[in-house]
Order: sequence, then C-alpha cells, then structure tokens
Amino acid sequence: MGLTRESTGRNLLEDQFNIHFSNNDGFIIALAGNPNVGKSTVFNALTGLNQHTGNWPGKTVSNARGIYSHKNTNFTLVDLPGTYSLMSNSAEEEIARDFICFGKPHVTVIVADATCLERNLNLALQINELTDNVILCLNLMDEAFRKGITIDIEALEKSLGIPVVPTTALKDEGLEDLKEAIFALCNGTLKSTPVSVIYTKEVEDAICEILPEVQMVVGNLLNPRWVSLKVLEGDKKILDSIMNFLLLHCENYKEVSCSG
Ligand SMILES: Nc1nc2c(ncn2[C@@H]2O[C@H](COP(=O)(O)OP(=O)(O)OP(=O)(O)O)[C@@H](O)[C@H]2O)c(=O)[nH]1
Ligand SMILES: [Mg+2]
Repeated sequence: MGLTRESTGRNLLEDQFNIHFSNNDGFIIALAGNPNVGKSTVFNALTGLNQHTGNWPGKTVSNARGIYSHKNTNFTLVDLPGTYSLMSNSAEEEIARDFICFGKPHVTVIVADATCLERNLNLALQINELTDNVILCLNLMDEAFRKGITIDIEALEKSLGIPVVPTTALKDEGLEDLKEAIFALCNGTLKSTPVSVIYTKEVEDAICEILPEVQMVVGNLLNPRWVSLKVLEGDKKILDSIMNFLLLHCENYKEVSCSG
C-alpha cells in the first residue's frame, strides 16, 4: 500500500527537511547565496527582524523566517545559511540545499556579492537548473563601485534569463526594487526564464535517454531535467534526499517504480 496524502505532505517536510509552513505565510521567498554576501542584512531590512550579521562567513546556521508586506500582500522570507553549491558539504549547507530543492519556495532570491560575481554565479547557475522563479540580488554594489567594478545589469539579465536587482543592503539601497521584483514575479507581471546550461553532447544525449523515465517518477514534484542531471552525477547524498522527498510526497511512487 502506498503512502497516503495525510501521512505525507507538509508535516513530514518539517520532520525530514526542517521546512515549516503555516496558512498565513503568503508567498514563500528563499534568500540563498554564498556565505557573507549580505543575505541576513537583506532579511533584516525587509522584515525588521534582527538576524545575526557580521563580517565573517557561516553566521546563519539555520533557516530563520520573517514576514513582510508589500502592496497588501504577505511574504515569508526565509534566511538560509550560506552555501557555495547545492552539493552540500556541511549541515548548514544541507539545510540551505534542502530548502531550495524541496521547500518549493515561490521565489528564490540569490544574493550575490557584486565584487566577486564569477564565484557567486556557480550557485546561481545551479539554482537556475532547479527552478524557474529566480531573482539575482546583486548586493554590495557600494563595494563594487569603490573597487571600480561596473556591471552591465541588462547584459547579465539577458545571459542568465532572470531579473537582476542591484542593491546595497547595508544602506537600504535597492530594496524597494527588490520587493517590487519579488511581488511582480509572484503575481506573474514579471517573468523569469533561467537560461539552461548546455552540456557536452554526451551529457545531453544521456539526459535525453533517461528523461522520460525520470519524468514518470518525479511527475511535477521536481524538475525532471535537474533530477536527471543528479542521477548522471551520481551524488549519493542528493540522490538519497530526492528519494526521501519523493517517498514522502508521492503516494503512487512505489507503484510507479515497481511497474517501471
Ligand atoms: N559594504 C556593504 N556591506 C554589506 C552590505 N550588505 C551586507 N554587508 C555587510 O556584509 C557582512 C555580511 O553580511 P550578512 O548579512 O551577515 O551576510 P550573510 O550572507 O547573511 O552571511 P552568512 O549568514 O554567514 O552566510 C556584514 O558585515 C554586513 O554588514 C552592502 O550592501 N554593502
Ligand atoms: Mg546570514
């Protein structure tokens, strides 16, 4: 007998993945990004709360949440621990990864350090593979300016396929634009169409080969191309989490996997 909807759902997400929801949360917005890029500073400015900030990486160790309103709409902002990659190496990174991968936020805001964009884009590209609703918050613009770094925002938006909002969170600059972009993405007046990374022919052929079967197993619970990539990579930790998530969510999972 498969798992029932009642025995699965959100309460199990809480147990397994430390992901909590309530009915009054409104839209769920995840704040993801490398360590020390200003996620908690953005979080504090938007929610009026006081998450720990400081100039060293690894300050945020669990996913804190707070609510803010914009244009009569509620948003629950989830401040995640910093992570360089979705291939987690520590408990904190795992918390961030699980929320981004399995928490199904309505929007994921990737906070990036404008002074070292290249390093930050690794995570951005990984998140782009996972979900469509992404915004890049290009923070520390004051530092970039001070160092003589200029960034062509339009060109960056075009090459990533996602909205890019420059901010200096410490001085409260750009945060109204960020709230507006989140609002617009949630109500469908702004679109985000992340550009996929195209891999070598061998990898793309392998994805094509397994995609239909993966699609059958994951349905619309997870992005099938992303799961196919994880299968090909063979990252055991994330494959275990994917299996766990599917088992918790899909009452038909066992039947599908047995008949497939
Ligand atoms: N100059 C400048 N400093 C900033 C800006 N935003 C944040 N900071 C500073 O950058 C440091 C790190 O900020 P946090 O908000 O703690 O960064 P975080 O991404 O939450 O860090 P972790 O939780 O460790 O991943 C703090 O000293 C902030 O005051 C900004 O726009 N400009
Ligand atoms: Mg933090």
